[in-house]
Amino acid sequence: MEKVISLEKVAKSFGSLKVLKDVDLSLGRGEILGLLGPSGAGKSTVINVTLGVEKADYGTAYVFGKVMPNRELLGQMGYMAQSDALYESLTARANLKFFAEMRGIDKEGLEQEIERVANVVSLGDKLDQYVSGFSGGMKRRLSLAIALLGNPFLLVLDEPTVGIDPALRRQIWSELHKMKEEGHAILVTTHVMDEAELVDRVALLIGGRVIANDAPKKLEVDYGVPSIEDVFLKAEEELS
Ligand SMILES: Nc1ncnc2c1ncn2[C@@H]1O[C@H](COP(=O)(O)OP(=O)(O)OP(=O)(O)O)[C@@H](O)[C@H]1O
Repeated sequence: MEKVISLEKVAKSFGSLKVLKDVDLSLGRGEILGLLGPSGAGKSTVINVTLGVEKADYGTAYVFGKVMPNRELLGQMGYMAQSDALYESLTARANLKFFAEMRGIDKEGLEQEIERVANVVSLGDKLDQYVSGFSGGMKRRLSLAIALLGNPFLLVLDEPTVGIDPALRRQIWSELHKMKEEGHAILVTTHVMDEAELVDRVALLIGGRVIANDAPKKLEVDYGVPSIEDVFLKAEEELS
C-alpha cells in the first residue's frame, strides 16, 4: 500500500515532559486510521509533528514520501484542529473563501466547492451568516468544511465530531468513508469510542508509544473483549 504518512521512531519532549518516546505510524491511501489515547497522551502532538507544525526531537515524519516540515505539502492536506480557528466577524462563506485562498485552491469553481463542503456538514443554508452567531457545533462543522475544501488527498482531523449531534455525526462518517473509497487517506483522533469501530485501523497511543495498531475487530479478539472501549481500558490497565 502506498504510504501517505509515515512516522519513524518519532520522539518529542516539551521541557522535561517526554510526550512521544518512540512512535512508529503509517497511513496508506484509501485508509482511515483512528488515533486513540488517554487525554494528554500526545495525539495532537502526533498530528502536529505529522503536519510539520512541531519538529520531532528524534525520528522523522514523512508525508507523501517527503520529510516534514514541508510547506509545499500543506496545500494538499486538509486539517481540522481541536480548537476552531475561525474569523468570528466574517460569514461562514467568507471564512471558507479565506482558507481556500490560503491553501491555494483554484478560484475557478470555488463557489460550487464552497457549497459542496458546506452541504456535507449541513451548513449550506447558513453560509451567509456571521460565525459570531454560530453555536459550538456549527463552528466545528465549519472547521470540518474548511478541511474538506479542495477534496485534499490527506485529511487530518483532530476530534472532528465533538459537539456534533448523532445524525450529523453519522452523515460526516459516511462522507469520510466515501472519501476513503475514493482513495483518500484519513487520520482522525477521537474520544468517541463507538467512532473508533468505524475506522480501518486503530492506533493506541499510551505512555508515549503506539502499543497496539490493528483493525478494531482484530484488537477486540486479541484483547478478548467486546468493544474498542474495553480494549482501551484493558490496555491502560495493563500498562499502569
Ligand atoms: N507546545 C507545547 N508546550 C508544552 N507542552 C505541550 C505543548 N503541546 C503539548 N504539550 C503537552 O504535551 C502533552 C500531550 O499533549 P497533546 O495535546 O498532544 O495530548 P492529546 O493526547 O492530544 O490530549 P487530549 O486528548 O486531551 O487533547 C500534554 O501534557 C500537554 O500539556
